[in-house]
Amino acid sequence: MTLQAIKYHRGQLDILDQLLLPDATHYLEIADTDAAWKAIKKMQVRGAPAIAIVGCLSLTVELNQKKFATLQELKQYVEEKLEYLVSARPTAVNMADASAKGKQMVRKIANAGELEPEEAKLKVIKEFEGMLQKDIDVNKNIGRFGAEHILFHNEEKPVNILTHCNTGSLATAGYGTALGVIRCLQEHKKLSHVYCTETRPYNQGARLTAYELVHEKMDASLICDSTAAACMKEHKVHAVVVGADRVVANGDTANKIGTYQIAIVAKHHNVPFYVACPKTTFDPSIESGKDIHIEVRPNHEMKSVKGVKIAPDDINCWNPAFDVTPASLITGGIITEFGVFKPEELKQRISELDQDKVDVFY
Ligand SMILES: CSC[C@H]1O[C@H](OP(=O)(O)O)[C@H](O)[C@@H]1O
Repeated sequence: MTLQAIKYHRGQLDILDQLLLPDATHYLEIADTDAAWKAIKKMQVRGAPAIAIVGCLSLTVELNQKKFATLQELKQYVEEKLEYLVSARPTAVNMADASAKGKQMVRKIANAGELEPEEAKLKVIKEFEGMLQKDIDVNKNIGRFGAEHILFHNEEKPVNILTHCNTGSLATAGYGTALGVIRCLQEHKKLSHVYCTETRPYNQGARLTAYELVHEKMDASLICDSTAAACMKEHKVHAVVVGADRVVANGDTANKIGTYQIAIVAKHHNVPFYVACPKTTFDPSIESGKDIHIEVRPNHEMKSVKGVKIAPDDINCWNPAFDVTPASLITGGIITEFGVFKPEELKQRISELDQDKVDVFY
């Protein structure tokens, strides 16, 4: 059984408190959107898709307990709460994407005027609940397309993969994006070894990815972020696969800090560099990576690890949570649930998708 970041049934939402991993497994009840906002801000739950899912499900918990006199009252409440949830963390686009689609959905229901408020509320709740299974289905397609592409372009099998940060079951509703590609390779006995970076300063790789890999008995080595170059020099790395927080129109990609330098090293060593993400991480409204808002996290998150000080109090820090990898360094391609695309073709290929088949909401 893979690890579950999110546990939900109607009226009840619990998240695995990822700040306590790997030492303790503790589920935290999320009773409303305020609790979700705080948990997302503190990174008790993190990962672009998981943030959107927890945000929206926290709203369903709230809606489940409320009565609305009119459809317009329901619409206004949903719109306001979705906008509030987007403000928790700025770089990952998935919550903003879910907010835009959720507002479109509730407006359509309210403007149709065909349902009583309670019926409309239930319809909205069900739409948000659909995100859980949809995310898992999407991730399995990402895994399959990514694994196929990597194997097609590699004579040698099984393959060694390097990954950064955490993009697995702890960053999504399950299976994962980049880690979903790794899971798919493992399922088909085509994975030899995983190198996962510790991913300072929050240590998603050491605390979360290593935890997932050990949990599923995959052959893996944890490396320091500073070891990525030596790893590609000294060991055969067939591909680098990372996640994404926001892919923009020209294919530039914001992802966990440290991704950019790994992409540079991969280019130097002729190792194909892949980004794996769902369509909901694509933001065509931003032309290039220079316009992506990069979240800067508090200094104290750099200066201590689980309460143990590793730097003097008075040292200044610069602690961006993400960096931007230019499309030119994404040499393997962008792996989506619809296939693997060159960064420069992504916008066009996504726009060509039969929108009837791509759910309006999720
Ligand atoms: C599928 S998770 C995508 C993305 O989110 C992570 O950031 P954070 O841990 O700060 O939420 C990381 O950048 C992953 O690649």
